Amino acid sequence: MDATAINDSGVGRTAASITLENLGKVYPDGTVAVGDISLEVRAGELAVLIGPSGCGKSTVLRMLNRLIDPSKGRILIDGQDIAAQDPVELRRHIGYVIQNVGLFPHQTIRTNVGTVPRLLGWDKKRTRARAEELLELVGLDPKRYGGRYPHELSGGQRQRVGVARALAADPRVLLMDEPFSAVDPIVRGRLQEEFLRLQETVRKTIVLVTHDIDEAVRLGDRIAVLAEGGRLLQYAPPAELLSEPASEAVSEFVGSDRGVRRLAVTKVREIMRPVGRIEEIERLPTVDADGTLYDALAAMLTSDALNVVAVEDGTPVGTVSRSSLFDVPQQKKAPATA
Ligand SMILES: Nc1ncnc2c1ncn2[C@@H]1O[C@H](COP(=O)(O)OP(=O)(O)OP(=O)(O)O)[C@@H](O)[C@H]1O
Repeated sequence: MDATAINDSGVGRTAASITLENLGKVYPDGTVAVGDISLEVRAGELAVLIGPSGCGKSTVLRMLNRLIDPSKGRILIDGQDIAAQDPVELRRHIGYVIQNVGLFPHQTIRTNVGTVPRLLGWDKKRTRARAEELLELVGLDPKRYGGRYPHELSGGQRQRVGVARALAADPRVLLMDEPFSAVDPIVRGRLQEEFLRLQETVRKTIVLVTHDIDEAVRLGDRIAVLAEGGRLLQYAPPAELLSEPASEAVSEFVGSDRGVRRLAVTKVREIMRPVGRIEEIERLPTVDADGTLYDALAAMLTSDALNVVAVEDGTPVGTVSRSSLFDVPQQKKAPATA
């Protein structure tokens, strides 16, 4: 995936800033989905919307492409109020990636990716060339996959086609609603990595909705934490959110989830300390150094120990204390260059 692969119509030069000004949405039945949100997403940045189910994340996203209109406030894209723009025209310049992708089942992958360019009236040759370029950009060989149908691809591959389709017409903005949630955790991790690399290349302005704090921390330049009633609790870069949560509510939301997730995804060897700090290691329970922190905790709980010895081929290579299982490391992330 190199930059020369994206020479059609200047991908990467068209990111737009997004401004929400006192944005609110009350549905006709009186449900306050979004309270009063003001925030700015700088051009080329990825902003994550996160919060519990029903806190208004998807409603914000749907207001951004005018699938629904706000009850109050404004949305500006590159300083222009989108309320004054034709919704259909607007949507053609906003990529939209949703859970389960929503590919057209009876169209080939190549045709799916070319959907928006076709709508924009590009000729056949240019549309096809663009579709192939995009498939390559997301790591799918167009010769191998271009002629297939969606059901002939894996879930992860379909997800990449969804991203390719959303990027095909070089949108100013990319909206992503739980884009990686339909695939298993290992594929999700790989897609997230690939997506970060892709974003380095195309530098779109992206608003991504997720309920997964690990995903938010991994992908976001900034994270907006929402609460019930569409209230914005904090909008900050990941490291700041983790180290300086603005309120108890944010701290709970970010902290509890992180702590638990970390146990399942972190290997013992990543946090173990050198052997030697603890006496009588032969009396302590052991765990494989490549096991997870969950395994370590289970070993400690079973033998009522405060420490566990990590072993590799039967040889002690480190120790882990029960309290260190719950130390949440601060995640640092390089600041985005717009
Ligand atoms: N058309 C509608 N009419 C009435 N209420 C609605 C409508 N659409 C959504 N809501 C309500 O608005 C609130 C916000 O919904 P929204 O889908 O934006 O939340 P969300 O944060 O994306 O949730 P989830 O994480 O579960 O997808 C919820 O209480 C929901 O029930």
